[in-house]
Amino acid sequence: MKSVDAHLADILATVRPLAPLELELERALGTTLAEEVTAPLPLPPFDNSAMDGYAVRAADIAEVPVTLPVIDDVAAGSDELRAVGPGHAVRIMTGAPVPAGADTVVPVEWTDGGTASVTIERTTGPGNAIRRAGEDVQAGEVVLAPGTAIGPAQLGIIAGVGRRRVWVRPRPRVVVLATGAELVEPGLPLGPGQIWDSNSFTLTAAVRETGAEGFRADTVGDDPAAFLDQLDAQLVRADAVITSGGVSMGAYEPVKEALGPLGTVRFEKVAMQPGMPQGFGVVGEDRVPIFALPGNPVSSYVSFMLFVRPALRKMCGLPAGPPETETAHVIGALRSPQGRRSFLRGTLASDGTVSPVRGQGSHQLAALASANALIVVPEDVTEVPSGTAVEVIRL
Ligand SMILES: Nc1nc2c(c(=O)[nH]1)N[C@H]1C(S)=C(S)[C@@H](COP(=O)(O)OP(=O)(O)OC[C@H]3O[C@@H](n4cnc5c(N)ncnc54)[C@H](O)[C@@H]3O)O[C@H]1N2
Ligand code: MOO
Repeated sequence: MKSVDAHLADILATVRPLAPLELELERALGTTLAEEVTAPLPLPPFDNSAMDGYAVRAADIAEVPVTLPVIDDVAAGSDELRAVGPGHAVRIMTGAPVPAGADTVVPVEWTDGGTASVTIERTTGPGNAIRRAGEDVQAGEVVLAPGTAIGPAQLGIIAGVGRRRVWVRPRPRVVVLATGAELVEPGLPLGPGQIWDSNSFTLTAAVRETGAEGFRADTVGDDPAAFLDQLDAQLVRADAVITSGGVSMGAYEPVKEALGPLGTVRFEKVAMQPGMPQGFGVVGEDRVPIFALPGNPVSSYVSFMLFVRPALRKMCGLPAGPPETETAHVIGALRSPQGRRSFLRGTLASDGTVSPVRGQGSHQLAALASANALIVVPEDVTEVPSGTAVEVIRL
């Protein structure tokens, strides 16, 4: 059987970061920066007040209380500024440019708040409550490097240096296609032998949580031709495709039957539990990566976390590798098949312990929903006594 690490390595060697494109800032959230963003001007662009108060000369307020005439009023955005001469005060608002001559700002709380003249009750030295030009960023300085994930604060600095559009790697568009003749849309009644489709919801949500765009396609039954038709229809909007089901050893395995003969998708057994049957390859003229995940609900989600998530991160232009693990102490004994890496569902507590949930079958959706971590048991370990240090992956 192929190792988990070898399967991930093959996937990461195949998928490529998406080509950059230029987007309006409003559409750039969740993308990855594909250029260096620099500041054309210093930020702040000019010395400005950090508080509502009075701009004065520090020398004039060395002795307090002192009363000074207020010769001007400057709001943020003011451009006609009167210089502050000796013995003068200018009423100033937060963000307003500090007028020439003034070297300090007295907060309004330290004064009587006067408008014609002001009595200052507390003194301060030069430079109080003044935000200096360039103290955030100098002109020409790089504010964001390529490869940065663009969140709200990153959008803020891009806008803050005056940019309206930015070059990014877009969020991959990922189509999720569940297969199985037994599947019924949730909300509709079940007939005999049927179950509600849950995988396409889990996988589409997992795609979105990874930062890609998830599209849930209509499910298809067990007919390989119908599967290929649906795949063909979906490929126009896909940077990647995830299927669930139809990859094991049964008589009706539409995904394997349809994709196997193409020669560009390999179906293999990976030494893991759950998630042993895996298909991966490329389809269509554009060689779109396709992940053919097993149908058991826990298997498909675990496969997503181990293989698809790193691949989507690489397509986003982000660092990609195996899921991060942390160490915890297991409460209760664990068992694992020889030669396969197990990913048991567990609840990780804040005290650094992890307990396996009840119900470790790969069909046990409710048990999965009660877990917040996967407990990793290496291939060569079959029994883990209670109290042992184990690696866990947070879900
Ligand atoms: N003879 C063998 N049988 C099986 C093997 C094997 O090696 N030899 N492998 C088992 C393992 S491990 C897994 S995992 C499954 C994988 O099966 P498929 O990928 O072909 O998936 P299906 O047969 O279509 O479904 C499996 C299971 O999951 C349920 N399912 C499928 N799709 C959904 C969905 N969208 N939402 C909810 N549940 C879904 C389906 O009803 C089945 O119960 O094969 C084992 N068998
Ligand atoms: O390996 Mo299957 O994925 O156990 O359920």
